[in-house]
Amino acid sequence: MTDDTGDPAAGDDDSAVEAEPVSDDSTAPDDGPTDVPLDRFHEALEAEERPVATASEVARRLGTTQAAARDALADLVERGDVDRLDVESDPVVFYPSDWGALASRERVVAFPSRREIVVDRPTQFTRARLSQFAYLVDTTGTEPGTRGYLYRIRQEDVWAAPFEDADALIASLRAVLPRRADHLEEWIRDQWRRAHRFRLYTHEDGYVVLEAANESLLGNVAESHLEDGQLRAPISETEAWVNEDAVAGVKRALYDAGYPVEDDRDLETGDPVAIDLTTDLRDYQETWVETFLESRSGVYVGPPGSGKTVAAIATIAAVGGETLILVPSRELAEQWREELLAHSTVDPADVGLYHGGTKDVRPVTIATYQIAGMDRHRSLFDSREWGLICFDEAHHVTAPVYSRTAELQSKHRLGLSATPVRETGSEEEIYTLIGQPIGADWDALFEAGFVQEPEVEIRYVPWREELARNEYASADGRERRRLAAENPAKVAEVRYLLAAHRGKQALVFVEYLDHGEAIADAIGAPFISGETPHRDRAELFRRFREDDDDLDALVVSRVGDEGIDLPNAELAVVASGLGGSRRQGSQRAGRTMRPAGSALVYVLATRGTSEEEFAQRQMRHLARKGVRVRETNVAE
Ligand SMILES: Nc1ncnc2c1ncn2[C@@H]1O[C@H](COP(=O)(O)OP(=O)(O)OP(=O)(O)O)[C@@H](O)[C@H]1O
Repeated sequence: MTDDTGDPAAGDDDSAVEAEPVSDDSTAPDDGPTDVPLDRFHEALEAEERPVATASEVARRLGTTQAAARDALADLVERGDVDRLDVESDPVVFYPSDWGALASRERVVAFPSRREIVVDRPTQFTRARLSQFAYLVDTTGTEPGTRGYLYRIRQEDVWAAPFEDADALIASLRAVLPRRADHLEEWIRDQWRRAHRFRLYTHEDGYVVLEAANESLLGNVAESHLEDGQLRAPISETEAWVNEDAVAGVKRALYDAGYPVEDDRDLETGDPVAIDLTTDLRDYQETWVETFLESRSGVYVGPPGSGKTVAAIATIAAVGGETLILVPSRELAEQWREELLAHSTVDPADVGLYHGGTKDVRPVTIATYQIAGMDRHRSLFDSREWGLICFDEAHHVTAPVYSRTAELQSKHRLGLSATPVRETGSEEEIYTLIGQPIGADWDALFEAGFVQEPEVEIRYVPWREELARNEYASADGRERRRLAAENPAKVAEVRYLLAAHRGKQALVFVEYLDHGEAIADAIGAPFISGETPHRDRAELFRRFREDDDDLDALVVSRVGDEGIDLPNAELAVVASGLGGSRRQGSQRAGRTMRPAGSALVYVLATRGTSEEEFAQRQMRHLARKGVRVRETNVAE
């Protein structure tokens, strides 16, 4: 799969700063060193951009005579570090005995004026560093170890960078870049300054104060961007008393003006609730929780299955106050309850569910966004002293819930999302109303084996029936899209794939009901759609999860898409539904991104239709995350 952002290295930006191919060429050619360290030989190869080099190439790159290079190479060969290859009629070439060493060397190229950094074969250390102050735009290349990574530093990345001060951030930047980039450093310092110009804190008399770094900021910036009534009265030249109801509005307005506000208010912890974690956190989960506790708000961003729910339970235990958890569906509410009981000591009697089926408010209450957004259920928010509000699948927060969240600024706020905040389209709301993203590098999670990296294959399915093909050709618009989605040849393809992976737990996703029924009939599996009663859905998901039950395939319409925890799914076939968003694409793949079992995702697209492009676009999103994507043409 190819990328679509282009390769900046091929661009015409003459401001590129690149690592010197060969470090020491300060001396004119002389007899040179006969003792060439292996590193220098690697550098020569890199400069040649070839895996092998002749003695004269090495001499040129090292600035020595050919004779000296030949001697040095002979030494390296003797030591076993380098091998030589005699090719008839060609000069002898040399290559490192340890090819792996060559493949793992990273190269960093910076484009300071674009604030972009490209890294070839980055080490985990470099990636971890970069992920603190830059965001990964794209990865190119499909084989691990040969990937190029494109990072960009945006203002919000600097604002949210987890450093004590700008110097620490700059030190980290310098550790990654091959050379100083003064202009970029200056820009970063400026952004850092902006993010530390305004602060909210709680006055000892209990009210909220907005503090500006100087008098003119409070006068010019705050007053020109804030609405009447948001500030009650000045209390000094640099401080003003903030109307309690206007906290969210003030944060949002200043964020929009380019001045994110530091929020140091005392937050409510709520009435205490006895809950301890019983599962050991992984290192990265511990970091998430610590970062959250420092800022008392934030959004855990990690791939499906990376342990966000467990980290959230740890957070609930750490805050120790009554908690309201908001989720997108009833199924997820039930699942949350089970996870809470599985990973903590919470008393089952302290956990309540609040949704269309039951309305039970307890010290830890799990409610759906739908109910929480309804006016007549407003009381949910103030019926108890909540200390923490947790927003699961935070990209799903609805407008009415957001407006209520604005009123909940005095509580700890935690969001969970598998979709990077920047792609949700509600970045400002999430940032200002919930908190800043607290993230992990996806690749690092895959590499550490915490999340199984799925293998994705797009299969282009032909039309096998003349009738269907003709119907498609004469249709238009939505109808055309539906016909491509329902290509009858896909039914046989699903059957073939399931037979090819007999014994694996399989999920088949569909968009249209008729199509779902046809596939369910063909493979003899139940079909879960919006029409399936909640009780039956829950029962089928439970049976699918049970090891000893014989239910090993489910056909699922859109309802099955979000966050349903089916850890044992080993195979996913996306039979239709390609018109959806990228998010949907990654969520479907995510259903199989689980720690256990091999993970395979097949995406079916009817050949010669717009489905081809949809499939490619959706999967490109995953490819950017470093997931391998293959393409196959199914025979006519
Ligand atoms: N620290 C841990 N130790 C052992 N198992 C863990 C740990 N953290 C998570 N898990 C297990 O990994 C699986 C996925 O975890 P979890 O449900 O928290 O992920 P998630 O990121 O919330 O997923 P989703 O985005 O799909 O909701 C679960 O089966 C969970 O029990």
